[in-house]
Amino acid sequence: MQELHGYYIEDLEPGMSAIYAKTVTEADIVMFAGLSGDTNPVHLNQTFAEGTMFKERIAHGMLSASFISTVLGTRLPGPGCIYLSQTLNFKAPVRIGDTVVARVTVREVNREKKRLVVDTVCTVGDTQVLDGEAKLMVASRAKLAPGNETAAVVAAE
Ligand SMILES: C/C=C/C(=O)SCCNC(=O)CCNC(=O)[C@H](O)C(C)(C)COP(=O)(O)OP(=O)(O)OC[C@H]1O[C@@H](n2cnc3c(N)ncnc32)[C@H](O)[C@@H]1OP(=O)(O)O
Repeated sequence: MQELHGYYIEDLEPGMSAIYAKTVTEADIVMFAGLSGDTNPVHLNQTFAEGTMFKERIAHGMLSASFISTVLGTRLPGPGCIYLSQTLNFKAPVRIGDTVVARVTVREVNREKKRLVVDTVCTVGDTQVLDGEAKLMVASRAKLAPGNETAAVVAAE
């Protein structure tokens, strides 16, 4: 891995894995509501939330999903990768104070097409709260001009 660049497609193998862990605070939920505009009362209104099946406020599903993007964009494959698609199943709620562990595991590497398929899972303790699959475009070292390794994002297709 280069200092400013994530893994190149040639460096990736099935089974490689990376995580990001974050304890979700009330402030995170309020800030996410503000930046996304999603003010659903299941996230923000305690009285409303007490009347739901969850009995308390829960985090936005997309907040947990954003931790997957964190792993992808900063760790595996890392800086410079391009998100192509993501499936998401929200399987259990994330509550204020829960520590979400987002894990990305490489499933398929297509070096010719510079495509990567990864399994994406978020857990709280032993409970899977989210799972899915992501596809990414990852730069090839072979396509880089000499001396341009750190600046290149993904060589033109
Ligand atoms: C607009 C944005 C709003 C938000 O962001 S809200 C926050 C994000 N969402 C959540 O936090 C919801 C988390 N999910 C859950 O808590 C659970 O999910 C539910 C309580 C909603 C349902 O769970 P269960 O009681 O197991 O569901 P069942 O009705 O008994 O299951 C019926 C079938 O549906 C499958 N299933 C349930 N949830 C999901 C899912 N999220 N994705 C895919 N499949 C699901 C099960 O497995 C089962 O299937 P089979 O009958 O074949 O066994």
